[in-house]
Amino acid sequence: MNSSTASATSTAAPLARPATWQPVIELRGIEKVYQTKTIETVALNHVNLIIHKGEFVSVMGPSGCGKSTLLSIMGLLDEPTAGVVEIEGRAMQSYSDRELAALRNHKIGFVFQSYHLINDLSVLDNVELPLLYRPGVNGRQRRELAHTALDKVGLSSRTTHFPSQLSGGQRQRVAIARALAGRPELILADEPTGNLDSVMGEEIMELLLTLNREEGTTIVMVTHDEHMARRTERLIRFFDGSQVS
Ligand SMILES: Nc1ncnc2c1ncn2[C@@H]1O[C@H](COP(=O)(O)OP(=O)(O)OP(=O)(O)O)[C@@H](O)[C@H]1O
Repeated sequence: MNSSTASATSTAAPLARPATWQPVIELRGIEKVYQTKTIETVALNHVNLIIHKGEFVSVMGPSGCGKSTLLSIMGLLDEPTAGVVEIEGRAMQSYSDRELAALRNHKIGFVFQSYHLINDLSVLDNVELPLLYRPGVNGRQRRELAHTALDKVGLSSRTTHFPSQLSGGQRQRVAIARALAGRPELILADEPTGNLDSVMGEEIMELLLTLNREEGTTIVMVTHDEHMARRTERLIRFFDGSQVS
């Protein structure tokens, strides 16, 4: 399926969707305007988008078209200037800051182009880190979840290594394990292969495709790589803050 459920309308009404598809996150009429002293930038312009459970969606578009802004809003890291972000059937604006932090920690895993690993921590400790903020998860459970995630990305033999002792592709695998460890509903990946050569990039893409197909992980991936984007279930293109296809 290469079509998109998003439309370019500015209404904030719920979008039509197949009854069997469960939305993980829904954006309606999203606008994001950045205001500095001298300039106002419309980063997102009336974006309507539903991500369904189990989808693998890629987002493409030229530099500055709003892709990272879109991921920040989907990741509940930033608020839109206008429009509704709905998660678990409730508008983001109706959650308290504490509830939003809990949602981010439980429901969403982030993967970044530059890995964002902590160099002084071992691979295992890096993967465990987000679980430290999970109430009700004890040390033994943390370790188990981290080992399971590292197993999924094929890095069980590297638990005591430090990031500096790994290749770029292995570092990105650790970052993916860290995103997976808390069993999130949604993985948001911002150019996950952007710092890797084509062979390692291909390995990471294969891993993401496997996680999506075999584990049912829902993934939204920003990429500049047309070849990678075409391998995902749905490809969304942005231009100047609007979805164009
Ligand atoms: N904090 C900010 N303050 C002001 N303007 C911003 C801010 N963040 C982003 N912008 C502007 O919003 C627009 C969209 O930026 P964004 O980073 O979302 O684009 P992008 O598509 O991810 O770009 P790239 O592919 O280069 O990473 C750009 O014009 C950018 O300059």
